[in-house]
Amino acid sequence: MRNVTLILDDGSRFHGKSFGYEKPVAGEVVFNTAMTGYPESLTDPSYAGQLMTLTYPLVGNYGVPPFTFEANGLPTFMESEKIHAEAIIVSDYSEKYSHWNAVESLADWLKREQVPGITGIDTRELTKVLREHGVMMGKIVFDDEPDNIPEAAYAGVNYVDKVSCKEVIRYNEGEGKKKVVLVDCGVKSNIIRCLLKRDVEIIRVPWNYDFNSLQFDGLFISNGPGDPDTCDAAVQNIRKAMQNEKLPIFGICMGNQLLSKAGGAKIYKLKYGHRSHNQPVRMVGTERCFITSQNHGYAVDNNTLGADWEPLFINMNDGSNEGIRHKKNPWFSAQFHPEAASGPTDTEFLFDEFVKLL
Ligand SMILES: NC(=O)CC[C@H](N)C(=O)O
Repeated sequence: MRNVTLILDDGSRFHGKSFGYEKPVAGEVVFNTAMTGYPESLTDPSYAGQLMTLTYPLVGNYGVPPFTFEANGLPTFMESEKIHAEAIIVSDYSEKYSHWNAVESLADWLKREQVPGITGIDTRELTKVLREHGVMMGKIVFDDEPDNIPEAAYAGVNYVDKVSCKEVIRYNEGEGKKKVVLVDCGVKSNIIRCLLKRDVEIIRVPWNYDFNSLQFDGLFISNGPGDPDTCDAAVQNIRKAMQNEKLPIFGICMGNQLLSKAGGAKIYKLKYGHRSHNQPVRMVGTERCFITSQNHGYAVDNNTLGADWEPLFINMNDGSNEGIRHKKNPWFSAQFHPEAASGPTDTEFLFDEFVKLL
């Protein structure tokens, strides 16, 4: 195992060992406090451009499931067709794995997909640094090589364009009861599975595709990586769709941010984001609290929601926006992940709410 150093933009250094693919890499260093779910998180397109730190210390002990695909083209166990995170940073990589569904080790998977993984890092200390300072750019360099890796950029880069589908993909064609246009900003497979389970036909379109001339019953806006302010083409198309006040619209994560922007609201960057399985959100106007799975670095500014909109969910830790709804029209969205994968499934009912509106 070669020695590596993680260098943060503020000069902090963390020394560890490489267990994945051996290449230097740079990106935004973020932390995720979930105890499980590395196959789902690594393949979540929303992690593009990021070095994913896991605070749970023991990682790799349940291996990696097979990368098989269903007849409709969706991966059976993963959230997309490949790893999207730039690297994974762990405290104690477990070389041995055991799980009924595992076919290989995390190290072998990372090597095959050419993604670095580093172990021996005090990820709790690293997380304290990120919590104090806020997320930072950083790089992983090999101690026996010159450090000549170019700086990476994150803010202002359109990562959605890198991960969105390039052409229209149809699911359940001619079979579902209702048709949903899904704007693919980097959609997780389980969102598509959750919709297909509810008997809808899906027309999955690239993030900047003008879908308004298609025939459909509802609009869904997906999760996706990076800065929502780089996705104006999607916002314009959503605005056009909103001319039909009866059209049901539902968005998740990036979808919450883009729907908010289409409604005139502003987005800001959180200090260190929400990435975990245990984020409590309260449904506004009720005493109901849900434990949710989250992965986002930006948030909607509640104070900028137009008069026709209101917050739908509020984060109980920091009071930030976790969803919006329109006061009259069937338009709503969640900042968290009702499809889970991984994490708690308590809010999957939001898909039922959307499908009922179609
Ligand atoms: N998972 C997502 O859709 C994340 C949305 C956006 N990229 C953010 O970090 O806030």
